Amino acid sequence: MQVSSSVDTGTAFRVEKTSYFYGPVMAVKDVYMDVPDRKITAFIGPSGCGKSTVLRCFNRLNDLIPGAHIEGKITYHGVDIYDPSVDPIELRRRIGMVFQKPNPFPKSIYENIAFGARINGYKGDMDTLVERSLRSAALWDEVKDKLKESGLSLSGGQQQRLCIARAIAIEPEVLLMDEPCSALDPISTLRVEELMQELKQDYTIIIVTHNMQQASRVSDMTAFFNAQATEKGGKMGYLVEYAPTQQIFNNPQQVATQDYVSGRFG
Ligand SMILES: Nc1ncnc2c1ncn2[C@@H]1O[C@H](COP(=O)(O)OP(=O)(O)OP(=O)(O)O)[C@@H](O)[C@H]1O
Repeated sequence: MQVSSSVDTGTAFRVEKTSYFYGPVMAVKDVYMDVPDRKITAFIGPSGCGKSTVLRCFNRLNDLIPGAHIEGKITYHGVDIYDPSVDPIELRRRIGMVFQKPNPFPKSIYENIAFGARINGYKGDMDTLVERSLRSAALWDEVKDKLKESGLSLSGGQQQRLCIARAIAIEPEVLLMDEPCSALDPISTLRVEELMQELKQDYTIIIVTHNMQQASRVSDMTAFFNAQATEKGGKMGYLVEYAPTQQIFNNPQQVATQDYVSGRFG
């Protein structure tokens, strides 16, 4: 994928008039947004408003769902990521993902990092990569003496940091995080939030979260999505307001945003 030099490097993704359909059902309508490079962007909103759907559009993970399709345009540093010339597997290598439930491989801590890197053709020194990735994910000190133990032997919070280390080991440019702390206790959540603050120096991060305090603590930009009832009795998501996080929480321009962030609905 070529990166156009004429594009403002401050923008990682540009989303234009993008809608997403599961079969004939439009799940999200007409999203426009510019996601900044090396910042944290949070997606908030009530259940079913399409936050995860939009998130998965950024690395084309939705491509794997039969009958689903996208309309509109998403560019990454000026390149249309849905252009036929873009290889979705290479795109997903550059745009990594961390899921809600920590999902380490049933392999050793070491292999959790080394496995994906090897598959992606990493030729450097594996011990160095494993250590560097675990350090970046703020896990090294806790696991350095038991790298041969199973990744599944770690606590939930450690497992999630292992998954972040695994994602980082492939040297992506972007980390998509779909409710990465919802299965974690408050202390592990804070560790992951601190980690995100460190990682944003090197990575563009987009996080879906149900936790508004988390969005206000960690993110630079916040997108508030909502859903409206459709004539057929379903729901259709849309982007209500997208602005710097301070503004969304302290001075939102839309009544619905104000109601949501003040806990009046959702
Ligand atoms: N694989 C799928 N097949 C069909 N419909 C889907 C699929 N995934 C999501 N949907 C529908 O798309 C809509 C948006 O779902 P999505 O998971 O993106 O919302 P969300 O805001 O992330 O919700 P939550 O906060 O509950 O995770 C919902 O109506 C959901 O039922």
